[in-house]
Amino acid sequence: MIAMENVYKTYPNGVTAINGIDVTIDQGEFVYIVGPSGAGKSTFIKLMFREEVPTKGNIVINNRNLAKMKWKEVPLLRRDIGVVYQDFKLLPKLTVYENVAFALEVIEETPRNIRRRVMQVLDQVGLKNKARFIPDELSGGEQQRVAIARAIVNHPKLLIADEPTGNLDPETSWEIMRILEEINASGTTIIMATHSKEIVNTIKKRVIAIEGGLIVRDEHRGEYGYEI
Ligand SMILES: Nc1ncnc2c1ncn2[C@@H]1O[C@H](COP(=O)(O)OP(=O)(O)OP(=O)(O)O)[C@@H](O)[C@H]1O
Repeated sequence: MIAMENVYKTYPNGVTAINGIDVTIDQGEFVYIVGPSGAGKSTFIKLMFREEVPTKGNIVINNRNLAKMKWKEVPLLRRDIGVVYQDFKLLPKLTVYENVAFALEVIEETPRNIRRRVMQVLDQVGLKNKARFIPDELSGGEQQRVAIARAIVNHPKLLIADEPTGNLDPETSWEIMRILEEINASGTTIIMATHSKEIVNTIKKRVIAIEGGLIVRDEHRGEYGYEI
């Protein structure tokens, strides 16, 4: 469960990106975060994996209060959270296999378990036959599938996606959505910031709209609600 209570975020330059947010998200939900450019969506998302620290308020994720967390506790929090970005952020010199295995190597899994689990997630995203490729040899959609495999390899309870289809063509975007829906069906909470009206209005989920750092709409099976 995720609970935000009276959360504010003001950046060092004085810009207040989050302006008093209260929200709860239950385990297993699929939530779209929508809103105009500069509304605070990325900041909202970054607060959830302690990429940013709130200026005020509490953020409790799986019984840990992120507002009070020490820096040395952050790696443990992040083991439970997978993150996927618009620009994939794969390590360019490592193979697909190595990019995904990396997350398990840092938590000192046995080589046998690493191999089994990496091949399992690559199979899940349909890329078992490209394990030895490097990111440059893959299409955008394939790179995003590697990034998703990397994000879920640790069995996180929460998967955060910041515009995961932003760099992809429509057909590839639907493929990515099918994979995210499958991951959600196995119990993982998904929080996805998006500018895709098509996706939000077709694959109906909870929609939280943010404007000016505030939640202005929160609907189950909601609509995108903006023209672009
Ligand atoms: N690191 C930062 N330092 C200072 N200001 C920032 C920083 N990151 C974001 N902002 C500002 O905070 C506000 C919210 O930005 P944010 O990136 O959260 O919006 P967004 O809704 O994700 O926008 P977009 O849809 O364009 O990605 C904007 O005014 C932005 O300029």
